[in-house]
Amino acid sequence: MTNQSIAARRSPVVAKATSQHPLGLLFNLYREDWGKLALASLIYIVKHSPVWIMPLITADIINIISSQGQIGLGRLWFDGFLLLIVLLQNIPTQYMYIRLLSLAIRRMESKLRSMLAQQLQLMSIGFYNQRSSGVLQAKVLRDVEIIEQLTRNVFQSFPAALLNLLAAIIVVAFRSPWFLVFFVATVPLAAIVLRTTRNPIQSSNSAFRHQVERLAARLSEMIQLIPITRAHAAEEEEMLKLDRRLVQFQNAGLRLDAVNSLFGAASWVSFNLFNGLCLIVAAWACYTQFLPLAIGDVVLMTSYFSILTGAVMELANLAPQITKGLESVHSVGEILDNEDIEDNEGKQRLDQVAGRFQFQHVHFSYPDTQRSSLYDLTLEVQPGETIAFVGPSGSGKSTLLNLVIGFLQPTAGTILLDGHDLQRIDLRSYRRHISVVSQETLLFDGSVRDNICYGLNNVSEATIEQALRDANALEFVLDMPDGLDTIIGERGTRLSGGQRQRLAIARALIRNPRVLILDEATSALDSISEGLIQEALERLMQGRTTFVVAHRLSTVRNADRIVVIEHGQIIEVGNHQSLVEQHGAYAQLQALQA
Ligand SMILES: Nc1ncnc2c1ncn2[C@@H]1O[C@H](COP(=O)(O)OP(=O)(O)OP(=O)(O)O)[C@@H](O)[C@H]1O
Repeated sequence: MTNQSIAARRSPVVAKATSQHPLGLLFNLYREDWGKLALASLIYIVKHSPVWIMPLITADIINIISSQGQIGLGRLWFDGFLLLIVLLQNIPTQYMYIRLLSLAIRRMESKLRSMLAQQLQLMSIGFYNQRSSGVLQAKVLRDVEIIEQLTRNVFQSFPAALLNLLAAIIVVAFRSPWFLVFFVATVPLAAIVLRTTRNPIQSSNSAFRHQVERLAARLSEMIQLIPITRAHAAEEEEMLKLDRRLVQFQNAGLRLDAVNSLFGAASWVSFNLFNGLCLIVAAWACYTQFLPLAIGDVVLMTSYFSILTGAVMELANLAPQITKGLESVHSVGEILDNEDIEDNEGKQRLDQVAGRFQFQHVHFSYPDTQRSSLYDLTLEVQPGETIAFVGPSGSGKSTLLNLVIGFLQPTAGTILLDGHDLQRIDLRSYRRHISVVSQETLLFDGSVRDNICYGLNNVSEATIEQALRDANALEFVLDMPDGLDTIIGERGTRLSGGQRQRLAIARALIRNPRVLILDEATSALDSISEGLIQEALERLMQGRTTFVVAHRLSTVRNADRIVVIEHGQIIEVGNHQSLVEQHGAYAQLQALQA
């Protein structure tokens, strides 16, 4: 797939912002705010003027003192007044400068995070299977923050350094052009320092960023595993794993700090040696009158030379920060430029779904695996039919459900929905007609009402209550302190497993789906809870095409057809009675559970 076609499918913001080069992405991010940034730079020139005007005033005052009365005191009062104006203007200009810069930078920050979130919504489910949420969070939070810092540093240091450089060169060119030789010689020196340190700085930044992501992944896994860790008293092992990761993180940080400090020291010593040399030469030239220099001019020359070397050093010091910032731009580019997105744009939208499925010689293999997880699967499912998939662990049942939802695409063969190839339709329009009730019910930190009406607008009170009633959930919801408005805590932690599943059933019911996916919906519950859920599910399944995966055969007994899968292939199809009479694989599974 070409980059162009992917960019075309993305939203205009993402499509315009992504670029092959990180600088292109940065440029696009500030597209709307270049005016603010330019104005901020102009204001900066005024704000920063004391730095290069003060040496002029100081030199003038020294020359007034050493002129032995030739220059009148009026000039001293004038210098004092100038100093006052030059310093006071810094208060309003500093405020305006920071305000303009902040407006542009904060807007870029929000825009970039929103673009990343938008792109994450488009990524395929396969993308998420390969990445930890911790890594993605690190990109959206840490990397965007580093890009923000990069801009701040560049816009604070760059105009200052450039301005100082120009002011120093112009003043020295007028006062004592000979000294320009010194000034020009600092450029190759800066180039040598930058060149020798560029590669180590780049590679240690990249290594450090990868360590940050790996640490974020480890931390998010550790936090998710805490209930299991505690139940198995495995805290020590978990801490050992984290400590190992922390040692790697620390080593990468130490390497980065070492490279940065070597670079800083090398540039500081080189430029200060140059400063000293300039002072000695200026003093010698004045002492011997080799050049017509007054004492004030020696002070001026050396002040300007240190301003100049300071500016060159500032520019050189920006290099590691730019490298770090560009590494983060590259990191977010890994999401923005990722081609593994779900491809819906321009495809046929479905307004109605009857729920007829035809699996035609469907094969599926996961990326980077040799073995097929599903092999030459052919099956026809009628609207309203309930199909149960049973089979040993790893036989391919969940893979099949993921193909039905459109999370995965067959590697060969076709799945037709009401005669349309699933690969050619806009999956978002199809999924409006699906509900999924899975073993792990996903609830979020909000009210019961918010969780049930997720993705729907303007649902009436009566509809919500009916859905809860049909899901056998109304009674316990009304018993909660705020009824439908009770906040159920992150991931529904304040509810029992059975209650969570009944809310998930209510959520499915309210959507009135044509296609229902039930994945192990009744496992791990006591018999009363299971009975309530089974009853709710039967109501839910009525008149809808339903795909059920369950290890407990009791829950699939009532299915219209049971499909037995082994090693990714269909080996038996029939209803419960006929399969038991066949004395095949299903009958054996049945006997094992009896
Ligand atoms: N993300 C993945 N990457 C590679 N292989 C996978 C992936 N997910 C599943 N598999 C493999 O595909 C095969 C089918 O897995 P699947 O999860 O569909 O089985 P299942 O019948 O649902 O198993 P269970 O009943 O244990 O949930 C297995 O061999 C499994 O190892």
